[in-house]
Amino acid sequence: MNDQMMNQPKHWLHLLPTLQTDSHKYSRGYVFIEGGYPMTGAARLAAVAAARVGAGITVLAVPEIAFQIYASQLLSIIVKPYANAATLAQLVDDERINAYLIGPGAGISEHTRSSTLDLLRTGKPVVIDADALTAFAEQPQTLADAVKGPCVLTPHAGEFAKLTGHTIAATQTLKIAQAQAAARTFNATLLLKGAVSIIASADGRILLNNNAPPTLATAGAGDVLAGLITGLLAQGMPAFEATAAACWMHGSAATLFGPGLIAEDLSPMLPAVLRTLASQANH
Ligand SMILES: NC(=O)C1=CN([C@@H]2O[C@H](COP(=O)(O)OP(=O)(O)OC[C@H]3O[C@@H](n4cnc5c(N)ncnc54)[C@H](OP(=O)(O)O)[C@@H]3O)[C@@H](O)[C@H]2O)[C@@H](O)CC1
Ligand SMILES: Nc1ncnc2c1ncn2[C@@H]1O[C@H](COP(=O)(O)OP(=O)(O)O)[C@@H](O)[C@H]1O
Repeated sequence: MNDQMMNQPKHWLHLLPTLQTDSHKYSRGYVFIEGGYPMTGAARLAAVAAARVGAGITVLAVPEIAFQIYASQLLSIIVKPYANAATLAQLVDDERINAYLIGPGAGISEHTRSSTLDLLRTGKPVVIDADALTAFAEQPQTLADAVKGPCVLTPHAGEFAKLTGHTIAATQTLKIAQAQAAARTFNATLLLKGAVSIIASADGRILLNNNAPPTLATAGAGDVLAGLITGLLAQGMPAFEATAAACWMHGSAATLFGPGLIAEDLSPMLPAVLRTLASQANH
């Protein structure tokens, strides 16, 4: 594979968020994540990752029934319960929010579908992951028609097949073509996750991420990655570069941790990853 296509810091280092001396939490980036029930771990993993990668404020909106579960194990993440679609809409409609994430642990349902469409209607950056992708398996065009602003879709091979109706091809060249076609169809950045992940933009750009160790094949690793992408989007990075940077940080964090990795271990490795990137940026 062409070396130029390999995801490396040179592709996005200059776009990483930088702190200003007068930064405040809202100016650093406000992430809004919809959490589901009963699978509550996934959105929590994503929220912590978004905060660790530098978002100044991360809010998790959760069904009232799940509030105590979420809130009892999160300190810096703000958990907001909602009772119904109207109260959720009020939480979504906060002009200070910079990027949204939906899908981890969301459940495949009409609620997930309509919530995803509501987020896309804002025109702000939206990351659509996991169940929020599968929820559109029977109606991908509805999703494609709804994309207005920057959008990142993050399927693994199974989710990609369900959403597009195409089983993943056997060769890397064909997989790249599939990812490129899907990015165009949905007018979004498409991250096809795997041992080598493919990052495709709607305008045809491609990067391949090959720094991920197989220890990442563990439940929740994708949820962390979705949180990283959202955190970088909230800080103003463009969708393609935010996705590439997040993939690289994710792989790097896993490599740094080494054997025995579970998804919770990734975010605590981020400060070291970010420190290394900051020193590269200063040279
Ligand atoms: N702690 C928590 O709360 C966690 C909650 N989580 C939440 O769980 C929900 C469901 O997530 P999910 O990933 O299990 O997806 P799902 O739609 O059931 O599809 C899986 C099927 O697809 C296929 N498949 C093919 N290729 C594949 C591949 N490369 N990687 C994976 N699968 C591949 C394979 O089928 P097969 O090919 O074997 O027939 C497989 O059976 C979602 O909300 C997520 O956020 C998790 O994140 C974990 C931590
Ligand atoms: N064999 C592997 N080698 C390297 N990275 C992998 C491997 N398997 C999975 N990954 C990475 O781990 C993450 C798994 O995400 P995903 O399948 O969405 O899991 P989950 O839904 O449990 O969070 C992706 O970033 C993927 O690229």
